[in-house]
Amino acid sequence: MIATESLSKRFPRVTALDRLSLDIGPGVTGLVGANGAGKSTLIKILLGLSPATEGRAAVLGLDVATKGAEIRERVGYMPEHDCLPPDVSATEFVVHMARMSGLPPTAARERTADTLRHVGLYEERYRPIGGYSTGMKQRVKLAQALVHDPRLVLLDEPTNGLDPVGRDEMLGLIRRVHTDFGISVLVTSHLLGELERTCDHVVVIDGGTLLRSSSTTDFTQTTTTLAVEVTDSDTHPDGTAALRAALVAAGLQLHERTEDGLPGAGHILLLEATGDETYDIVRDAVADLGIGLVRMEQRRHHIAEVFRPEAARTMEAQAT
Ligand SMILES: Nc1ncnc2c1ncn2[C@@H]1O[C@H](COP(=O)(O)OP(=O)(O)OP(=O)(O)O)[C@@H](O)[C@H]1O
Repeated sequence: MIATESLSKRFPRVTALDRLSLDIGPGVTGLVGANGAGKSTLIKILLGLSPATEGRAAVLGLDVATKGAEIRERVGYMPEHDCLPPDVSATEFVVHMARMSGLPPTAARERTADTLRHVGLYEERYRPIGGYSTGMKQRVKLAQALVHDPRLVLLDEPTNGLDPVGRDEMLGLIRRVHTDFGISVLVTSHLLGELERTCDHVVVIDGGTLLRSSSTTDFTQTTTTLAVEVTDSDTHPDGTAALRAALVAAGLQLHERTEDGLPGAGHILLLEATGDETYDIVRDAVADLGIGLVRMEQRRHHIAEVFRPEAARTMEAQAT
């Protein structure tokens, strides 16, 4: 779908992309990086809207340097920033965008109705966009990217400005763009967790260079670390401490560090599983203490681990 070869973009004071080579296939691909990592710059080059300083890129086999118009006919684009006209309705705007993409008037109206329904805009689609919530505006931006039935959509930070529920809804919609219509998706975000849940493949960039590109399952393979959370009881007012002592006595290797459990609950113990018997030891220890087992799960790697520690910290800070 997308291939870049040693792609660079240098501005007078900053190198936004630095010899980036990528090969992105069909499906839902996440492009993740902190603010300023070069995500929007890459998208603009892929659409043929901004020339690269060096290197090459092709989208759907079309060279971005010479075939920008053909690429934009076949690719939908959802820009990051608010760019919607406030005085027209979603229907008027999306019909206009469909006409600009070359659809005849009747087809443009039909596709607009279908697409707005798909993104979850119903009666409100006849009201001026100026009165919409951020979530509704994001849906209009997504609809205009889909209305001409592209083969690929490039979505720049589609969950920006949304609350957690709005984010989940938008991520669900993005997943369905692929499952329901077979349209491939490149979606950018600075929130790692979002892409872990939504994408088949994740590309991580930092300072305009590629840190890693692999399938989400490769990123999030299970580890040998077990996370165990228990309740307290009258006999054991600190259930976590009691379990730690029991597991150490049973010869298990526990991490010094604990994690916070559910609000109001205790901490989560982390320990190294050496085999299936580790699970039995934990189960028996919990039963002997007479406390409740809230969870026992194998930990997975997180995409954040591929970042340098300081980059990961910046991203975590941006995420909160
Ligand atoms: N037109 C421009 N002129 C000069 N510098 C630019 C220009 N556009 C982007 N940059 C710089 O290039 C770098 C990459 O910017 P880019 O917008 O691609 O990052 P991003 O990963 O999309 O982050 P964000 O989510 O904040 O937009 C940044 O340092 C930015 O300041």
